[in-house]
Amino acid sequence: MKNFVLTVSCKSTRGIVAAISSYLADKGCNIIDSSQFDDLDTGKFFMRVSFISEEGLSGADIDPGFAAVAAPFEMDYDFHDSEKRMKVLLMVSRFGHCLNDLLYRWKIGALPIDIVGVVSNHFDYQKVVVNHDIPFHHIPVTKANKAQAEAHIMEVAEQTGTELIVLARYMQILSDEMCQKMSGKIINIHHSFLPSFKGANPYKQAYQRGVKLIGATAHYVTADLDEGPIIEQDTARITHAQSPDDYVSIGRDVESQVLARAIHAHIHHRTFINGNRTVVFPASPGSYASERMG
Ligand SMILES: Nc1nc2c(c(=O)[nH]1)N[C@@H](CN(C=O)c1ccc(C(=O)N[C@@H](CCC(=O)O)C(=O)O)cc1)CN2
Repeated sequence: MKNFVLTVSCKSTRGIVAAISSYLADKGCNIIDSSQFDDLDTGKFFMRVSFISEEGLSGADIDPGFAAVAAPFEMDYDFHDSEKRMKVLLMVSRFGHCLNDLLYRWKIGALPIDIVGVVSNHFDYQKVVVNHDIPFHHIPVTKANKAQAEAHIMEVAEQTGTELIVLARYMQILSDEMCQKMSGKIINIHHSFLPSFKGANPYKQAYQRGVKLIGATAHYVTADLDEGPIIEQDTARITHAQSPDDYVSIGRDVESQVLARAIHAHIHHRTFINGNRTVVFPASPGSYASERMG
């Protein structure tokens, strides 16, 4: 039986859950997991429903009739086939720990995505990418060629049908145009516990501040540098005796875990951008299972 996910957002009002659950039941679908959130500050409602069709219906059978349910509530909604892998373009500069971690998770099936390519402004990771039979695109960036380089990146994204771009320690600021065009479809890992220490060299900033915790933040990318809606964060303890280089070493695992959790949430349609915040629903049972143990 096929598994689908329905994502809904709309103005909060009475009867939404009843309308959705009745429609799915009438279509012979069984709800196996459901999450909802009512933002009392904004009056917005968010819902994620995971369901199976007990009559073997396809998305094409289920989706069209829902329009009549959605219209009175002015719902923004999407039906997602849980088996369909999201096309993801990874981007990296000189620090490859997040890239390597993502490649490993993808290889053992823990991150069920279709990696359509890796873009880098350096050659450091060309071999490891090619060894995974993934296309590698070297797109060097200078102050003089930023616009052309970004046009090349967007060309790769369009030609591959990219649905999500992941900045896995890609250290170039993206243009407002690209952020707008790919709004909600670019995730960055920032190596600090935002909003502390935005921009370049956050570990150096943290050292100079004398912090006792360092952290990592995965967020959607917007034109406002490192201010996009936060998806996932975590921290690690450090001491007075450690240096910024120690922070880099300690931070690697935190950054990799935080980014992987954020991508897992996004590809399973558990994230909803809510102004400058992100609603992140819990994982459905079984969604962390690896297709094969590495
Ligand atoms: N439009 C956005 N672009 C990027 C964001 C973002 O939130 N909005 N996040 C950054 C990632 N980042 C920190 O996590 C970051 C990367 C790079 C820089 C920076 O100053 N880069 C310089 C060039 C540095 C170099 O060549 O080594 C620059 O682009 O001029 C700051 C923060 C990714 N992009």
